[in-house]
Amino acid sequence: MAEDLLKSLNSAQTRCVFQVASCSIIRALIYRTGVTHRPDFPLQILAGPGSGKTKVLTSRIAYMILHHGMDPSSICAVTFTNKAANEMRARLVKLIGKDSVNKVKLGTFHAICALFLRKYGTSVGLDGNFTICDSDESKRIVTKLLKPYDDFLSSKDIQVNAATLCSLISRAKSKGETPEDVMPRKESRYVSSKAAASSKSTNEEFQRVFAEIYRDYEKTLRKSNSLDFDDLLLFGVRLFSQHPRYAAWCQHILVDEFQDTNAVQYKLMCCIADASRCATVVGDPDQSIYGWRSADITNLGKMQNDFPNVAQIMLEQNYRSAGSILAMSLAIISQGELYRHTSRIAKTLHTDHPLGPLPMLRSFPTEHDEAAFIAWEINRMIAQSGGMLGFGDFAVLLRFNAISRTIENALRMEGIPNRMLGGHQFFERAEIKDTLAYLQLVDNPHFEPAFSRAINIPPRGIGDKSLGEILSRAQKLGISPLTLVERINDSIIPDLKPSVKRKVQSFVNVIRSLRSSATDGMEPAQLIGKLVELIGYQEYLKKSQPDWDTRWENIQELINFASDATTDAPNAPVVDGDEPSLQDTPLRQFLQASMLSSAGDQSNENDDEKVSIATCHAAKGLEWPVVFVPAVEHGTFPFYRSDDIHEERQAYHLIHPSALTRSIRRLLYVACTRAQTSLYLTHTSKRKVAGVFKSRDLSEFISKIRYNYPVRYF
Ligand SMILES: Nc1ncnc2c1ncn2[C@@H]1O[C@H](COP(=O)(O)OP(=O)(O)OP(=O)(O)O)[C@@H](O)[C@H]1O
Repeated sequence: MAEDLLKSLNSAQTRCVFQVASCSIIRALIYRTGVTHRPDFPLQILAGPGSGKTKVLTSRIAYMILHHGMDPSSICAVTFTNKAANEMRARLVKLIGKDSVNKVKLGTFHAICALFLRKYGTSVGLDGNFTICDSDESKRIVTKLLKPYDDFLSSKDIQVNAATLCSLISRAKSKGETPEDVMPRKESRYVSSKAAASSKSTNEEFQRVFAEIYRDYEKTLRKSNSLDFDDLLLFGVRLFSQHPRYAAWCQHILVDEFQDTNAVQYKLMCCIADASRCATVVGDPDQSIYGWRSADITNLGKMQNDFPNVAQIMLEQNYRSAGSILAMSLAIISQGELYRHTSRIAKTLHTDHPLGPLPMLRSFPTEHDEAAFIAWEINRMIAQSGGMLGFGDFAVLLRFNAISRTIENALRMEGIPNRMLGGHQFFERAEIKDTLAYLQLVDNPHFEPAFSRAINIPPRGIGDKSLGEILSRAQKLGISPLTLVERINDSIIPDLKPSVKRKVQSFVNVIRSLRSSATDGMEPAQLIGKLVELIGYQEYLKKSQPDWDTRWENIQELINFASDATTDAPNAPVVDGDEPSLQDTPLRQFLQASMLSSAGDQSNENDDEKVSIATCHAAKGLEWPVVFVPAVEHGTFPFYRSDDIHEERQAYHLIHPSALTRSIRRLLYVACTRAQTSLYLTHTSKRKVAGVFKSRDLSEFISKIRYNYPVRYF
């Protein structure tokens, strides 16, 4: 067997595994060490941008299987997004074949937890048919819970919205803090506004409200038999730590983008690696940009304590960018002060690519001039490239979404096709959520957010008031709202006033018909077809939505997704002596795949022919020949004003300003290192903020280095 494996290593696969592009033997050896380091020892690979991290990871997995004869089902590979998991899967198929790849536990931390919790969740008090509650649904729940506090909060001059509370809850969960833990005792640590910061007692009032909402949010989730994204990780940790036999299959865990793992994810990695103590992590501390999601850059140091004999290697060859882009990016990242907990790991970057055109830094009077220049320059470069460049080769990377409006306008005026990456995601679209809500209810009758959404779509005359009465009556009776309306429909429970019986009849019939089809084994794709027909969804869209045809196409796309999701689903191993708590149904697999589908997972045809506009966060892991980074100014890079309303920035307020500055410096570094051949940084001397023009200075990240490094300045 081992010989066979070695033989196959001598084939074309060997070349892939050991392929090194650099002519330098030393670099080749370092790369090779990353791949061939003994699989029974832990390893940290610190790799700069564009150094081929995915390639090293996939090659290492292939090497473990082909050379060391490891069982593919004993390997766990964790990626940051589903898109990255699919990319890794596709590359691995070429190296080790589809059958082996299907055995590898490959996916995001969330997907891996969901896989095991479905089967063995009862061991940690879960019902296996839980529904995954996405961030939009979490926000709806919190919005409802926040309402009763409105008067109290405004009387204390505390301004807080559901999005901020969701961020706070998520932060607390990612640190393992329960509602009781965040109840105020002595000194409050949670600050919501300037007014709150100025008064300790107001602070405590706010924290109490936060703790109560957090507690009620948890209750709502449990009652709805649902888990939010943070719960998936927390229950995963509980499952693997309390019942190590569920992780005993794991001989080696490999984690990509390790710099962006948070404390719970790190714990999860440790639990899964508990039996073998073998983990390979790949990451770049300089690209850690998710501090606001509680990513913990100190995990690298923790791993050195927790995994004895961990080796560390650095990949410093950059295969992506021209020399001058790398030089400038390095200058940005290495000028900074020391990191709070550890000093920056001295890591350099080099490339065999030529120096290329110098990065360009341009200043404009206003953002309109800046946007017009970007549009003009894109057209100019395409015209001059003689067909070498297309719109898809350009990206405009923004510090935050609000800047995009002016840029989009300018591109539109020049007739430049563009797309917003990570904007309104496919699974966040109303028509998709409507459809999923019905199917979620069929799978889990307790899931209240789905009930609240589906009951009046298409309109059945059940407004907010009637819905409120249904929900509160169901709560009093201790049953789900769906059960309540079914019983009212069947005259088991008396009707409400004004009567809802007639109004809910068609709804109950639809749910029952879908339920019976699902029980008979109807595939999700057919279930969706049946649903939209039963509720006359196309007619409803035609009547209510001007862009009904696009929305209807999205439903067709969902049907396509449904047919793929069920055939590709991986499986959790059967643990000896343990009966899985619940068999996965195709419907459940499909719903799970939909809920865990993350930003950038879906792409449309023709996307390659459009200029990409993206936040720097959404650009992580991507690359383009030409990159523009506008608004490189103080007030954007870095940014820490308190009067902005963007959710992400609100979350940033919870972080210490110097940590924030470092995090945003890394963000600019990530943006610059997305460029392959040309990089443009632009800034304006005035920018409109909340309707008022404010003067702007060049970002300190650039002003400090611009005379020492090669930059074209106009
Ligand atoms: N060994 C190699 N030889 C030649 N090109 C390579 C090699 N490895 C990777 N590349 C190319 O370099 C580019 C960067 O690779 P990749 O995106 O995997 O890097 P990365 O380490 O994930 O970068 P980042 O962290 O910045 O997202 C890609 O275009 C890839 O095809």
